[in-house]
Amino acid sequence: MTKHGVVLGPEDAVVAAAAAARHFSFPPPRTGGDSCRKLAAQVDLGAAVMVSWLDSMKASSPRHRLMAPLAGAADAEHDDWMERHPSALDRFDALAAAAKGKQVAVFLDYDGTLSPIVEDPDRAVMTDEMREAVRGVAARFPTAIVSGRCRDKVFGFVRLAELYYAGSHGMDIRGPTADPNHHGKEGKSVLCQPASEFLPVIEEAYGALVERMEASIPGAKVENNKFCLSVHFRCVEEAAWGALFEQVRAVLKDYPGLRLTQGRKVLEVRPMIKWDKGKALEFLLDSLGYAERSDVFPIYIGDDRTDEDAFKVLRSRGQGAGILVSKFPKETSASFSLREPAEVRDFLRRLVDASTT
Ligand SMILES: O=P(O)(O)OC[C@H]1O[C@H](O[C@H]2O[C@H](CO)[C@@H](O)[C@H](O)[C@H]2O)[C@H](O)[C@@H](O)[C@@H]1O
Repeated sequence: MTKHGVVLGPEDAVVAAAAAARHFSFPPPRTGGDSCRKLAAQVDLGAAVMVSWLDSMKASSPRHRLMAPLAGAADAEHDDWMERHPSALDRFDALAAAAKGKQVAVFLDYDGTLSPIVEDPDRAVMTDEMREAVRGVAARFPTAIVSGRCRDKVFGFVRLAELYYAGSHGMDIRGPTADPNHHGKEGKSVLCQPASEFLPVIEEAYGALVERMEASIPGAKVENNKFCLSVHFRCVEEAAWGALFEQVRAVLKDYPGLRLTQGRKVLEVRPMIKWDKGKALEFLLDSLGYAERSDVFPIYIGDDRTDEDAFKVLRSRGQGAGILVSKFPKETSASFSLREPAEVRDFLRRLVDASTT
């Protein structure tokens, strides 16, 4: 490898991996027309959309373990999945061999990857040991945090100025503000904000969501991530998830430029633009001057559906390694897996060791 020159809980077990793989988008396509038949069809479509979303909200974060008679089948499913997505720690030597002589670049999701999943999003801190591991990696390879969070907030958790940060699901990218290797990157400003025209609309929708939801849905929390919003339902009774979805849907009717996607016990409100973590990864590779190079080995580690866009980019480039953080089988485009943030930390440490030996 070359030097660079420049709590997941059992409720998250993917009992219904197929359902979790579905990707919904709201609002649904307009069907139009004014006849009773068409109207009825629209009502049915609305109900179907609601049921699909609720299924998806439950499937992506099931609270119940498999019943005993199904446990054997679950083991077999897990073994089969691990064969297709082996542990990046177990296969570390093979990975290092594939990266040898290539320019490594490291891309890290934050929640569920560098920090364990916790109930309160404001308390999702990372350990000092993890910070040291990331610091070590960043001293050797270009390293970026790619998060759904607001860039400033995720920087507040990570606190390493030598990294690239892509906040708001990659819609807010900034280069390092300090470089311990003194490679002249100091003071780099914002590199890319493809959704800046949506800022006023996002602000307005944030106000509307806070007003409608936090007043009527106990436990709901709306987080302003600058270019996108998160509506958390981790602390909402499951019986109220339908009402929560309806409230979000009612607000979004007034904002046709916004769409809805889903993460881990969270509904994500985002601008309707073709930009995601995959595009952010491509943008960063381009900014680093690696876009056309075949001797580049990008490593992307993430735990969420939104990270799948980045895994797909690596697959289509036929480069590097996508690593999914999950204890349970999930439909994924990643090639490897790690079980939890502690294993991510160990993997990062091994990357550092391999680059110094
Ligand atoms: O792309 P990421 O860095 O993984 O950010 C995705 C969302 O992560 C956060 O929510 C998730 O983690 C919380 C803290 O552990 C947890 O309470 C929540 O249920 C999870 O969905 C963050 O709060 C969101 O804004 C991010 O979009």
